[in-house]
Amino acid sequence: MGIDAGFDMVPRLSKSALDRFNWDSFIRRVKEEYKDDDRVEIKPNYIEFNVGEHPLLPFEGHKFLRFSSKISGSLCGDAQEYVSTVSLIAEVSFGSRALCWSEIYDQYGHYGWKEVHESIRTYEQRDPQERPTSIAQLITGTDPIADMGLSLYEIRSIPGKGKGLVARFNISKGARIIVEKPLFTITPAAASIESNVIAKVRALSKDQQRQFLSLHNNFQGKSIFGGICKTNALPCGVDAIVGGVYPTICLINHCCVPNAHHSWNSKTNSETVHALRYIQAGEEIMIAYDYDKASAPRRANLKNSFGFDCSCRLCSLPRSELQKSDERRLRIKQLDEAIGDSSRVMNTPVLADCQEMLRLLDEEYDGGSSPPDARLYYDAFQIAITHSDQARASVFGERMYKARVVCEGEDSPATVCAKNFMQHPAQHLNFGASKRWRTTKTAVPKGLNGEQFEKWLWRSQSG
Ligand SMILES: C[S@@+](CC[C@H](N)C(=O)[O-])C[C@H]1O[C@@H](n2cnc3c(N)ncnc32)[C@H](O)[C@@H]1O
Repeated sequence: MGIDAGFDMVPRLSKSALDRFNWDSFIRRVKEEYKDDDRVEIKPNYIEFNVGEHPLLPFEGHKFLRFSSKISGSLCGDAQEYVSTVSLIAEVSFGSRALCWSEIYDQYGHYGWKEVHESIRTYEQRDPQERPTSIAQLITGTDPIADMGLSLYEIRSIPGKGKGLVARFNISKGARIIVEKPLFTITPAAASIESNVIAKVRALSKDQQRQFLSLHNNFQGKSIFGGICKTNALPCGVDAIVGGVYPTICLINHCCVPNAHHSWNSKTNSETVHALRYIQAGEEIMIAYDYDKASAPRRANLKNSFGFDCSCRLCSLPRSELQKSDERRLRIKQLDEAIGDSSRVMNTPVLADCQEMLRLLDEEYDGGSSPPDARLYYDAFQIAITHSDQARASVFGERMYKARVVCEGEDSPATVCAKNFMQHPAQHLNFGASKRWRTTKTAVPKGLNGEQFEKWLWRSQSG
């Protein structure tokens, strides 16, 4: 208990040059104010005030939501003085955007404590350097390319691969690159009978027929229409039998470490493609036709199902490097199977397997591992909620939701479902199957640094 006071940044700062400039000026003023005060410590990524609850100011302003401390009680010392001075400097620097509040006057911060603590944990590690997607975005933080609805790609000829899609602008992680309805959908069994495909094509407009016939065919022979389907159809959802044929999405080439992800949105009956990481203007946009196998079975499947020998940057690595990737993918597969074993979830639940798998995915997919990350966070969520641990389940739910937003967008049914689990973990069917780790949703610990928080989250100490 005690009285809290401080200020929130509302709305939070963006990564734009203007916001960065203002935040850097604010940090300089704070440093100047406390340059002779040994209770104010300059750490590599933030300023720490060794008073009250040790409030922090990060050097990356877009991460910041709140500066506050308890200002009453025996342990607070003169925290109030520090909180008021820093809040005043913030008001001078940012005007009403720095929203000052004090519980003494029945005023409360704008943000919830959970998101505040989540933001504080990100201070520990600097973000990787991301280049802005345009000059305007650098200056204003908004994205005029997206706002004006300009196409993010162009169709170009790619050496050794036929046509492909290339980024016209820098594309940020999570951006929706394209959304498209299928020309038609068909099962592989139906597509193997030429007359079935011809009937589907006849039902299209003349323009659409031209689009279909201009698609690549890697299976030359008598069944031209079926060959085009086999070369191009993408499954309408994970494990779906039905595939869709698209005029533009079917021009996207494959890479075993893709920079984009395609997914079927069953609500809008369309296929979307999102950037899995920052994509530089001029870079080819590539998805994975086949995801997680080791190189030999993966290449065999690409040859058999799509009719080509993959020449992506992973498959072109020297043998020894490729072997490391194979070992990682094999271990990922083993862990995936172990994590999915329901008797193990009940009797010997081990979140450490999930944590190891996350680390391997990150190494293997170059930071573009959102689709498997989302599935893995769902596994971790299920382990936690099966044992009634609502606190950890809500954090895993939040991470699953964020990974889904990156690879499928806010409007995907899977993202909406993830958001619901994040907000209401106890609504999951498995909730309460065991009471072994019982916690409430509000038991997410506060005030831990990034490393301490991860240890708590993955139960690294208690096993
Ligand atoms: C769905 S189409 C992609 C668009 C195609 N490049 C075109 O010109 O229409 C699939 C075909 O593109 C080529 N392709 C895609 N990814 C490739 C890769 N990584 N290496 C070599 N060829 C690739 C293969 O011929 C494959 O059968």
